[in-house]
Amino acid sequence: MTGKALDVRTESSIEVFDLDLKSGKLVHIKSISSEALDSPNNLAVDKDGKGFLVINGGRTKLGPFRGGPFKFGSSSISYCRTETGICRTVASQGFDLANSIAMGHDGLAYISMSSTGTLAVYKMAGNELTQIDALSLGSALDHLSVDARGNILITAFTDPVELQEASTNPQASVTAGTVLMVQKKNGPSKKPDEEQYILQPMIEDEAAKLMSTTTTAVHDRLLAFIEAARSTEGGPISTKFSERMAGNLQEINPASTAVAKDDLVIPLIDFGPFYTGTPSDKHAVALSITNAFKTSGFVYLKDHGIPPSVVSRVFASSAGFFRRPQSQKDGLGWTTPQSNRGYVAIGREKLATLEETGEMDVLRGSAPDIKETMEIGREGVEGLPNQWPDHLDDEGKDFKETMLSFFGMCKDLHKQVMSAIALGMNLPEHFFDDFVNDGDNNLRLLHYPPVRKDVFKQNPNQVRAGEHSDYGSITLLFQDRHGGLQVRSPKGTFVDATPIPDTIVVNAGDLLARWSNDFIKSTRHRVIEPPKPEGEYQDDTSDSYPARYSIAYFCNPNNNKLIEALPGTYGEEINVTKKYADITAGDYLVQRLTATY
Ligand SMILES: O=C(O)CCC(=O)C(=O)O
Ligand SMILES: [Fe+2]
Repeated sequence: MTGKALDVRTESSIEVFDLDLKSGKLVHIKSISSEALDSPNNLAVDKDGKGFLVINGGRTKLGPFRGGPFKFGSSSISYCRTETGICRTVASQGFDLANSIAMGHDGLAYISMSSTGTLAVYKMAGNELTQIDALSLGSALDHLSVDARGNILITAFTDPVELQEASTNPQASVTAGTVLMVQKKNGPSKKPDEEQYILQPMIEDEAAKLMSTTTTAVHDRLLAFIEAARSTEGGPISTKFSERMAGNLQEINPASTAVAKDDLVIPLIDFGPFYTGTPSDKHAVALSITNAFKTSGFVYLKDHGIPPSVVSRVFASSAGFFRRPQSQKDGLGWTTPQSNRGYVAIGREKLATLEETGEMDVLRGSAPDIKETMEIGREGVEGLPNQWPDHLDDEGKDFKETMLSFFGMCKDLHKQVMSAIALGMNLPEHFFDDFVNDGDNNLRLLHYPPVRKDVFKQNPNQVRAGEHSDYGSITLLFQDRHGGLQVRSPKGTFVDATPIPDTIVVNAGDLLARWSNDFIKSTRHRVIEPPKPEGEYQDDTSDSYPARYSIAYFCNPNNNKLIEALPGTYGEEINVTKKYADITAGDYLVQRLTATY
């Protein structure tokens, strides 16, 4: 700012400034005044950056009715060109207290009407601005902003009486604010009779605790927060809301903390509301999961829909399988990475990180993973049969049945979690459905046999399962009560991911990280001996650690699907480039598995 009073006519001028990036100052360029400007109150700049649409406030900003209740004033819209300074009225009918205008990425103008709660959509055609759509949102609407994906954010007030009071006596009253997001549905799948817009409440604050009289909200999609600004007596206040908080601020908080150490935070998320809650509950769950995936890459899920009795049965069946004579298990042996099915004896697989895979043989010799596993793939794939023990005995038949049914339940849960991720990444809820419907997943039963404690003492590199990241989209991990799983923190330390009854640990895999252009993190983890139970000494007398069982369900996109960076994770708008070449899910996984065995 120049600091000098400008010679402008406040009632009907637009001041054009240039932001000088070097000095960080606004430099006044010119003043535009025109008959077509009448108490302008909000504007939106054109795509070419040189023209703009202005809402004319109809003189409510000045004179005796200034600041009064919203009874006066009709509005019109003008269009001005900055180069010429020429403005003309482009629409003058149908604006019921037009309050804010924003230019969408689709080139359409969005206008909020505060009195009727309408979001109107306009198109510039020739010299006229024509209304092409109107959405009735039901609340008094304030400012609009457009986020990087083209979604429209609207601050709104749900209680008109409160709002009226707040406008006449702002110091003494509060009025609950909300932030709504309007997403446009596009793409070829759009049916003509379908609603074209999706409305999602982003933040609700019915008690008016956090967002009283909030008037402006901007969405930083990249950093996943919404910034809301309000004006109060002491001046403007701006608050950042984590997207995690979106939804209903007071009533539901789907996340609590399961692990927090060395900057590693893993939330415990109640997935129930995703199935049964309101759209806003669902959205809140989606954002909690996606936020966790963007930071630690891990969550614990409770109320995930797979009954505890089913999980117990699968654990029992798994233990029964591993009790079989070695010769029986060897007869069902794992053969190739392409198949990735069958029994893997102790020492065969050595989990390792991407960088280490070249030295696999050296690693395997020094400290093989102390575990045996049974790998079960999608049933019924030609040429790739599962290695069932059903020909051996009844227990073998039961094992097959139990595992097949469990496989299906996990497949469904995969789809649900991917829907949550889609919502959380601002994609249509069913975006991933066609990517995961085949169920090219892998159910891995793990058995870590009892180990003498001195094995770990003598070899500091000894682990039950080496440090690694998972390969696919997500992993659903069921743990028994013996701990040992550790997740790598941003500080490089390993933090215990202690078992929590009736929860699943869900973590993102390398392919999902790649798919999300690394917005989602695939975090390394490992399994070591169980941690010392706090305050318990009885175990200390034993010279070995007890067996541990776990079940990992590795979810993958369909083998034949091409994995290319997800919409919204790259592009000029967010100034991020695509980091990885496209690859089919199947090729990626075989490549990774080949390096491991
Ligand atoms: O057994 C566990 O808890 C983890 C196993 C694991 O991370 C894996 O097999 O990828
Ligand atoms: Fe893993």
